[in-house]
Amino acid sequence: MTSFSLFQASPSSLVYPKSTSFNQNTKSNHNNQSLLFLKPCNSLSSSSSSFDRHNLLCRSSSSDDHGFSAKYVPFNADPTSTESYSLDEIIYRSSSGGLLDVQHDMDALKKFDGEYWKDLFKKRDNTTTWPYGSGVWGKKEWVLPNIDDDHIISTFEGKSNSYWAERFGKRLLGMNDLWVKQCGISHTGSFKDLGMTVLVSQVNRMRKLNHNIIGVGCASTGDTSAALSAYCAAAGIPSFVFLPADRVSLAQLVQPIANGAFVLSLDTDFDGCMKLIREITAELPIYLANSLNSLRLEGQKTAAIEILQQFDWQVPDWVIVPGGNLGNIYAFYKGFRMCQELGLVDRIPRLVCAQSANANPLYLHYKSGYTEFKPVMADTTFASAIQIGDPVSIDRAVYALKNSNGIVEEANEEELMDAMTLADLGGMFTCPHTGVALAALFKLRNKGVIGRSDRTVVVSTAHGLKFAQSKIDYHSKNIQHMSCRFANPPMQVKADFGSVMDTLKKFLSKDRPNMNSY
Ligand SMILES: Cc1ncc(COP(=O)(O)O)c(C=O)c1O
Ligand SMILES: N[C@@H](CCOP(=O)(O)O)C(=O)O
Repeated sequence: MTSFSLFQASPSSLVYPKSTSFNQNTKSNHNNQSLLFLKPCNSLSSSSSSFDRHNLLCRSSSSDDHGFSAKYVPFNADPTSTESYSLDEIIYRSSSGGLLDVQHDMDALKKFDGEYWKDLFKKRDNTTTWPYGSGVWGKKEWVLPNIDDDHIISTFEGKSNSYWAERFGKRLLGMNDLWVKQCGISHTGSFKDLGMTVLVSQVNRMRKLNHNIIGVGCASTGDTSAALSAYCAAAGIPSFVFLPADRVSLAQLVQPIANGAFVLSLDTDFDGCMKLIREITAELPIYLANSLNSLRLEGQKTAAIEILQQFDWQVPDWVIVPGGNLGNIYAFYKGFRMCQELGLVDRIPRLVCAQSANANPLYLHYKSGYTEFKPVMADTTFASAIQIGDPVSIDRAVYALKNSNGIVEEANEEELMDAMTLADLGGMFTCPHTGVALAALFKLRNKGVIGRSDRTVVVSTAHGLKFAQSKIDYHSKNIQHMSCRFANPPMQVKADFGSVMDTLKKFLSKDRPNMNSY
């Protein structure tokens, strides 16, 4: 981080006036109430037959009319527990110090059948009505049912493509049903936008309710900080970002700087930053934005719902997610399970959490049969955003894996960089974390765990452009102890016709290790 020094603004200069001009996807578009909520016909026990799909545009009502609600409860609590907290409270831990979870009133949601929800989500897919065109807020009743639309801070995030990796899958893995969910093709270039819209919207609401919140803070390996600072800047809320010095990419570092966050570059690793932000947020009225805060996962879970929607509600066999702080693997589990509970699908996929071998506490825990969890000191990895040794959501991850018949796999540096490069050579532009997930897929295919016709979704978590330096290093064969066997370095050629012709003829006459060979 030392090579990039910029003047840093003081926190007081970070509050911007709220934007007043909106495009067509705006909050001013309130007259079109049709997509707010759709009443079932006659009774609340709507069956698909009693639901008039032709009349979607004529009827509406609000979430509150239906008694939808959500609250914090202790994560995986004993069924007899009555402990719960309002989402308007500032609380990150249960009374016993455990994790929290957002619990929805499932009985209220169940008054509407699976077909009803499918229709509603589909109807909202292409709307410009604020905020329902967002992939997250299109599922508002399942996310934050009681927030005012006017309090929502959204970039119309979500709805990322599920890319059919046809050539990559067929040629390299013998698979014909391999998909990459492109969560990194997003406002700030990672899946964190999905959770951050929820968290920052709730903070916006709480500030309007006069809670004493002077800003929002996070520890980050580079993606949470980018999302937090962007959504806070959009809302006019100060953001505070703790980054491990020299451990995030330049592209990630510049994101919160550009968005006006107060950036602290700390001489420690992510786990050290996480410890500090927890201590600081306990002392100062700065709201904690890491996934320890279960609000974030409510947004992130919508990626799972989207996957099902994109397959016309056919359930994939496998979903592979790279894991670091381990909130996301649980968010996927939660999204899938909610779809099952509410009758949209009849089963959930098996989950795979993929870790870098240099930062693999969950993998070791899995290998030990989930006996006592031991944090590790995470080593440097090209998958720098998951260089995490003491994940805050370890309990959530174990729960998700146990309840989805899940697996944990790991990938070393060469495996993850080769996998990332091969995916790129097949037309993608993946980040190293997606490389970890793809390398896990290679291993599970080789072991015969994942079958050739299993429908498999690899979750791509960040945009490859954030990690361009790792690709440059690889293609320049500039990485110690790595053969970089799929490198495709540019040729230096004299700028005259003869030299260019000679070079091309030579290239065309030999077996060449470029993408067409793989
Ligand atoms: C690009 C990227 N991929 C994967 C992850 C892992 O997500 P989680 O921390 O929720 O396990 C992170 C952050 O940790 C990330 O930034
Ligand atoms: N990769 C993350 C690490 C922190 O994860 P979080 O989901 O708990 O915020 C990052 O980009 O900071």
